[in-house]
Amino acid sequence: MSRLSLYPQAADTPTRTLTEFDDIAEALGEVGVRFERWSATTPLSMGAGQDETLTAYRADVDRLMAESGYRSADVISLTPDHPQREMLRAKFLDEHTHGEDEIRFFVEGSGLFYLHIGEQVYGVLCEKNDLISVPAGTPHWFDMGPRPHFIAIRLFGNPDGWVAHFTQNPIAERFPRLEA
Ligand SMILES: CSCCC(=O)/C(O)=C/O
Ligand SMILES: [Fe+2]
Ligand code: NI
Repeated sequence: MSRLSLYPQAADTPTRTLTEFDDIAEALGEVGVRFERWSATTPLSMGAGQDETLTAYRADVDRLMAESGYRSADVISLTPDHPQREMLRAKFLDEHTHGEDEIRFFVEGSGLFYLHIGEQVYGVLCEKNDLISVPAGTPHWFDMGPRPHFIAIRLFGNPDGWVAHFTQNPIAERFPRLEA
């Protein structure tokens, strides 16, 4: 189940946790974060890669591109035994920003975003069917857990694809991580 936990930036214990989709979407919408429930019903093989996933979700990708103006899409697909899972987890766990909105559509599995907005930290557990768009310039990090399982479609306007600006703020170290 998708979940939003709200933390004061100085604390690692949430003051509020929301599990109803409408409540999550409303709370995130108030700070400019788009959170939608799409329909990821096309069966994919375990660890499906870019071609299989983009072919299966072509219509959704085309719709997203048309509305966002973004020009490219890729797929991040992690299985619990992925040989580079530790390196990839560490990379996304450092607080960073992007120069463009971060649009992600989870078509399998789950992962935990933390968004650092003003004095608050929003922990968003995204599940299959969830679409999230984090506004450009928003400091955030992402935890895939020690045994990741997710497939997410990523959209980019930047021709270089994923470009991150690390903030050097160690804030992420204080927040709960996925254990499994
Ligand atoms: C679910 S995609 C996670 C990796 C990524 O692209 C990113 O920018 C995390 O912040
Ligand atoms: Fe990011
Ligand atoms: Ni699965």
